[in-house]
Amino acid sequence: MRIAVVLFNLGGPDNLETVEPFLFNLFNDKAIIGLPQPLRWLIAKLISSRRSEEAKSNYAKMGGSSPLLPETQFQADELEKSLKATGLDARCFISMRYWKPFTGDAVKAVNAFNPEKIVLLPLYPQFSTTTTGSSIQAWKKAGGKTASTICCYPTEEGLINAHVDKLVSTWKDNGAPDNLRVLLSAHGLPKKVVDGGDPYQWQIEQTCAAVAKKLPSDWEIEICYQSKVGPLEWISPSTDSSILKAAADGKNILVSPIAFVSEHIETLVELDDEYAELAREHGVTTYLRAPALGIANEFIGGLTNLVRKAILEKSEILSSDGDRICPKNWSKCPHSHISTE
Ligand SMILES: C=CC1=C(C)c2cc3[nH]c(cc4nc(cc5[nH]c(cc1n2)c(C)c5CCC(=O)O)C(CCC(=O)O)=C4C)c(C)c3C=C
Ligand SMILES: [Fe+2]
Ligand SMILES: [Fe+2]
Repeated sequence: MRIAVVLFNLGGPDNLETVEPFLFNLFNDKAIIGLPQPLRWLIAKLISSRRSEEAKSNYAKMGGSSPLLPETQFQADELEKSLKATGLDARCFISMRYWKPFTGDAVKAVNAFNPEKIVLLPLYPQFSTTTTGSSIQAWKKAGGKTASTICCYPTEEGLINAHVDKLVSTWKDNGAPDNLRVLLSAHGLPKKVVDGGDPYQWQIEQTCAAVAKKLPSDWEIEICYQSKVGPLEWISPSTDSSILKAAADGKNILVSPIAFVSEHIETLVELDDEYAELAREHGVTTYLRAPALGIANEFIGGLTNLVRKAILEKSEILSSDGDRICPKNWSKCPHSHISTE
């Protein structure tokens, strides 16, 4: 059976000229800014133009482009190899939400491959309407064929083990400092998105609890949220406030990206430059950062198991733990409300 696995990710600009149109696509998404058109278009034009200079200088620090596509391509290649090793005739495709290759490009490439089964696999372990939900909608809108959709895998064993491995090896490789506080840092969300039934924060907490259970018991562990944009209230605590608190408490810091599975602007610039400097300025002796999962064996193994499960399952939308993993009150779960519109 020919299988197409479509990896969903956010996408990022491929040169400095494409920073502004990339930002425009992001802010013109109804899942990000819920205003009707043409108001959303106007606001997106305004914010992308206002934000582009600062964003450009951050992308310039990474050599002028986002590493998200090459990083995602490595993951696609490894996953394809791993699926083939289990005897599956599988091909991996990349579908980016806000830059190339766009969802429409992925739909065309998948149609040309003419698979008997399609699996949609978000490279976001925790479901949010702003990320996976938006990508699923874009797939449908671009005419993508019916598929088995993996909504989320916040406690998938390979994912958790890969995080634990990255954290422990980063700590050991840097002299195993004591008096440690681990900051598990996730991308934030406006509070009103979570209050509206988005299960993202609940699932982040599930991931962090599963990781924490496998870490040395004397490590202090805290969840925090980074990358706030705009004037709305976002979920808290913010990563910068957690760094300041750790500094005031005289702690060494080990920070780990917990919602991103590859390196990009928010790990390489925000965690490695901005927050490292903040920690230094406030007297933190040791500030360490665990790498994103990338092509870690355990992680790719976890994705392989998820795809295999999705091929066997009959239900359209599934998570790593069956067809319902969130408490009922998370009304925006895709597996309880298949249409997230
Ligand atoms: C878990 C993943 C992500 C969530 C949830 C998410 C929500 C979200 N993001 C913005 C605004 C921006 N995000 C930007 C970059 C960006 N975001 C994610 C992931 C999530 N976003 C990734 C992987 C990236 C990196 C892309 C790259 O090129 O490396 C940006 C652009 C960068 C910047 O200007 O700071 C913006 C803007 C909102 C508003 C939001 C929820 C409502
Ligand atoms: Fe984002
Ligand atoms: Fe759910």
